[in-house]
Amino acid sequence: MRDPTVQISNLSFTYPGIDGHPPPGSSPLIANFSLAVNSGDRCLLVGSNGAGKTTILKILGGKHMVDPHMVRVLGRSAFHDTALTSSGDLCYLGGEWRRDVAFAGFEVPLQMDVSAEKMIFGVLGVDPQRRDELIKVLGVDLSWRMHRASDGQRRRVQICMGLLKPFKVLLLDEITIDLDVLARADLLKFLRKECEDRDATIVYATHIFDGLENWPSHIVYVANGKLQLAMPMEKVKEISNMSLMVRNMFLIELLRVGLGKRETKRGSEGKSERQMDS
Ligand SMILES: Nc1ncnc2c1ncn2[C@@H]1O[C@H](COP(=O)(O)OP(=O)(O)OP(=O)(O)O)[C@@H](O)[C@H]1O
Repeated sequence: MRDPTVQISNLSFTYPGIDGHPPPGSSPLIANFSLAVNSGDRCLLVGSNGAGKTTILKILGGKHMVDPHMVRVLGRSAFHDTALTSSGDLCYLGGEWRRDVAFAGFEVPLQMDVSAEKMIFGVLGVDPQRRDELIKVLGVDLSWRMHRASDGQRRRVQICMGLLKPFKVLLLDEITIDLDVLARADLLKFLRKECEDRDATIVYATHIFDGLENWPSHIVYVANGKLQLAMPMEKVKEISNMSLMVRNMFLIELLRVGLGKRETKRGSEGKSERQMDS
């Protein structure tokens, strides 16, 4: 049996206060969280606003420091082993969309008049064939001038740049929000193929379930920083073992809970540790 590509073991996390330490007496935002994700998995991370999805993805992406034993990505600690992200093996795509900082990660200032071509071709060590495919999949027009591109056009360029190196683990934090329906569908198709062809792993946090009916291989539901459910889609189908309509209703209900229910701290007594068995 292969080792999981993403292994979270009994993770607890509290955001530090202004002195760099967790505020005294504060209870952890993420608590006793365990999860294993394997290569080839397309994992949909769902939960209501403030549930902890972004925090978890950022921890996985090495943006918050945690005990290296709590979180391993490809057997390594993303925070401590920066080569994991610089090599492109681990890719985090997310972040609030802000015109001025959107490309800060690539160290390309947007104040100047720069073209999509310059942005994309500025990423070095890239397979030209993959680059061409991504430009096509994302419908990027290389002549776009980034300082006057729309939010969706900028997102397309940002995603294109992020995916130029063939990732092994991709963390997507609702990155498709600015994309139109067709661009999103094409991107999801491409990402699915990446998992199937290259055994890559994707963890995708989203509130938009349109077009995702057959996309994920697993569903992970988080509430109040605790893992409530981690289940392969196959199992969801088995459990329902019903007509397609009833199964869809079951899924809708599952997702509705993930989306709409705003749990109180007191009401979040779900299981705290889960393993995604496939
Ligand atoms: N830098 C921070 N410092 C302190 N608390 C934070 C910080 N960032 C987020 N939080 C808190 O952590 C909790 C979880 O936030 P997080 O962004 O992980 O949720 P989420 O599930 O991604 O929500 P959404 O669906 O709204 O994006 C929230 O209560 C939020 O206020």
